[in-house]
Amino acid sequence: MNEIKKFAVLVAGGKGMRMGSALPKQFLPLNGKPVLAHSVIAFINAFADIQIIIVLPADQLSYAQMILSALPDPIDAIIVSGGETRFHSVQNGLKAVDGEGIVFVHDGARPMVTPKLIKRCYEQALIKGSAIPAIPVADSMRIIDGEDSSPVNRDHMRIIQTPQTFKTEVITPAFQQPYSADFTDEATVVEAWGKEIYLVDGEKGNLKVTTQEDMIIAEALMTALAKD
Ligand SMILES: Nc1ccn([C@@H]2O[C@H](COP(=O)(O)OP(=O)(O)OP(=O)(O)O)[C@@H](O)[C@H]2O)c(=O)n1
Ligand SMILES: C[C@](O)(CO)[C@H](O)COP(=O)(O)O
Repeated sequence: MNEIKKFAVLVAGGKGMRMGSALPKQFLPLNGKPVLAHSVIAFINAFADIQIIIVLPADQLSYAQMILSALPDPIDAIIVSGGETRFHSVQNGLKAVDGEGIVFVHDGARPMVTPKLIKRCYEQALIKGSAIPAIPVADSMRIIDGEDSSPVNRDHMRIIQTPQTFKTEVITPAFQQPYSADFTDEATVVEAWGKEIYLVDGEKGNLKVTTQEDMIIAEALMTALAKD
């Protein structure tokens, strides 16, 4: 029997300014369901016993009902208010983590996450303490310095995704640090706390919906994958 507790902190407390829609992107319909509902379903499909913690904008907590009613079955989710930045939203979500186990922190704006990736992150985090999904870079890269630019070796670069996955003993103390503008994700917070982080293979399809163009790509990908 697997008794390790699992917690998914789905951060959806942002305003979605780059999407430019009146309704924040995490609530927009994507293939018939709100963007955020797709992630919740992926985590439940990965682990039936997972505790879902949903972080929403403080003034939009009532939208939780919209998300929960889009799920195939009722679940006992914990709903938490977001903060000023993604870091503060994660911090609020972590306060709802009750006990020791494995914590996934996932962007509510990454609806294409798969149970396969979630399980891969889980298995590695159990062994190494963390699993940060990363994918290789397919394009040439240059570093910009004012008007100048110079090439960088893309073999040394990775694109970082979520769910960033940790043992509670690794992530909980790290998020008690004061906020720094250098914290772009959980990996940077844990490293600033002095702990090593470990990458794991991500998935190219696990895109972050940031602009309207991303919504079109996500919709097309989901439709194509559903046909297979
Ligand atoms: N204060 C914040 C800011 C962001 N997020 C969440 O963090 C994820 C990644 O952030 P991003 O894509 O930048 O979302 P927004 O901040 O909403 O977008 P924008 O920067 O365009 O306003 C999203 O699921 C977003 O809802 C959050 O929970 N709390
Ligand atoms: C956490 C993240 O998705 C990893 O790529 C990314 O850093 C979020 O960036 P954003 O500017 O807050 O969307």
